[in-house]
Amino acid sequence: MKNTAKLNEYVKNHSTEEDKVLQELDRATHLHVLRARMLSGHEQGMLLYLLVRMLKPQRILELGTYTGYSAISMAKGLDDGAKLISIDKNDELLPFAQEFVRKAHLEDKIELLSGDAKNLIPSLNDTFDLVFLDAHKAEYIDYYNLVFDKIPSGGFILADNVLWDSKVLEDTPDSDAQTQGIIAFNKLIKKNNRVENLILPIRDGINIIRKK
Ligand SMILES: C[S@@+](CC[C@H](N)C(=O)[O-])C[C@H]1O[C@@H](n2cnc3c(N)ncnc32)[C@H](O)[C@@H]1O
Repeated sequence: MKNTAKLNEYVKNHSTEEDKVLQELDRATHLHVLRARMLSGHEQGMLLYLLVRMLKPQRILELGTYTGYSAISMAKGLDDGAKLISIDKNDELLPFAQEFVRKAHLEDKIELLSGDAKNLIPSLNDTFDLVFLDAHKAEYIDYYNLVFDKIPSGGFILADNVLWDSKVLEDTPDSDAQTQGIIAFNKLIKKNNRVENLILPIRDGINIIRKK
């Protein structure tokens, strides 16, 4: 695309500004937490928020809370009475994420669970209209298989980082486990006729998957 930098600036200047609490969360994550580039950020957070406003899910499941940016972005869009459960296995991040959930006044909408998603998902009794996959890339197929029966027909999975810094183009036997995991996941979705999907090339790629 021509003028990519200018167009990105134009898009930014003609889209809704980042919420103040999310701005503070982004800054605090970059100052105090390792691997801050994992945070979704404004463009993706806004997309998640708007998708929640469109789809009006009653229950959202997020795998990979990190410092809470995507959880807060999605929960901001939920109707009264609707809820989001977010799981992360790094319990050191829990107090940090919890503080920002409080600052965003979303304690009644967000439940943060600490533990390995692969162990916790089977114990969740709810069904989920929307599932956001954003934990370990080598485990996407495991998460997908564990959540599939908990999603009603017409429900959605959003899988983040499915272009994996363009490494999906390097489909070689010695690519690392996360790259192989993403490549295998995208192939599985493409050939699974129980879903329909589109990979949106926003940020690191989001696979939008609808269960038929
Ligand atoms: C990319 S970050 C999530 C970013 C977050 N969704 C955001 O937008 O700010 C991935 C997170 O997944 C967590 N994680 C990795 N494997 C996991 C697993 N098996 N179960 C639960 N959490 C896991 C990591 O601890 C890390 O915090």
